[in-house]
Amino acid sequence: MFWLRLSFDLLFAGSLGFLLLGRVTEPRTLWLLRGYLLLVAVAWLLQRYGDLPLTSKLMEALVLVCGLALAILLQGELRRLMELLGTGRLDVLLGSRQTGRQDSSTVDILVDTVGQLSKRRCGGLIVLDLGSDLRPEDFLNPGIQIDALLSVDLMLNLFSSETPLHDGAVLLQANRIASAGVILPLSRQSITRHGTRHLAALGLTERHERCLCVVVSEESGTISLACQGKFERPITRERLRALLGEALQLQSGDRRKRQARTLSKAQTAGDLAEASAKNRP
Ligand SMILES: Nc1ncnc2c1ncn2[C@@H]1O[C@H](COP(=O)(O)OP(=O)(O)OP(=O)(O)O)[C@@H](O)[C@H]1O
Repeated sequence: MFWLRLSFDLLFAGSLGFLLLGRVTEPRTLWLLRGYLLLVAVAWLLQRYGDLPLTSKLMEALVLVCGLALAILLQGELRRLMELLGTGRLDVLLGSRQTGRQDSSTVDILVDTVGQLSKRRCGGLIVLDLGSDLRPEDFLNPGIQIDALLSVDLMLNLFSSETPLHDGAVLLQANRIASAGVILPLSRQSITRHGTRHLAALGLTERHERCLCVVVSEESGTISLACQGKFERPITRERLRALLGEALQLQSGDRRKRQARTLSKAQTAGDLAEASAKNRP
């Protein structure tokens, strides 16, 4: 009976660990979690089988302190996990739900739109849903539903300052303009470094790893791409096309790991310097 219970215990704990680690895409977070799970396992073994009360107590304290540190470091991810549990979105937790797929025509239209917005110094914020679990309640205001075929003219019209929907973001899902005037949750990253349009792009991509945000600054015409709460900016149209093309390819196969790799590669000083030189008006 004891062995049966122990096997079940190990099986359930292993599955939980596998589920948790399988959902993490960022390498550093993965290392942190692996290290923490290893500590927990050692502490459990010591407590259960090692007759070493003082060492066990020390390990217990270490696990507690590391748990607190992790909770502080991963507060965004933990918040998202609790939101998903609270709203019953278990399919998302298991990684099965995928809507909003895009194809390469979306990239062409998007790059064209962004190029024109940048030239005209017209501010813009575009959310590209690559198959996430976005729901209206994920936004501060879901805006106005449009559900129209994606086109450059319509996009330029939506961002034109004379139109009522120009404030907020345009949401693209499944090659269509899903809605406009969407107000995104803001990031808590430094407000002194970014204005609210840029903070909104960071805020959404911090919470939804399968969303990208393209921002055009009204002030400078600069193009930025936000992914997983990080910016690559300033970038040229060509760079944007390459990054979006890569992101679309990642929709099939092992998307998330390669996406993180692409964007981290893109953050090399050389790339940024080259992009900023080309993008300078
Ligand atoms: N939470 C939000 N969600 C979507 N759009 C937002 C949000 N907050 C602000 N915006 C958009 O950003 C505009 C204000 O941009 P602001 O100048 O504050 O930011 P910025 O990042 O400095 O952008 P820019 O470089 O274009 O000036 C608003 O008019 C609105 O259209």
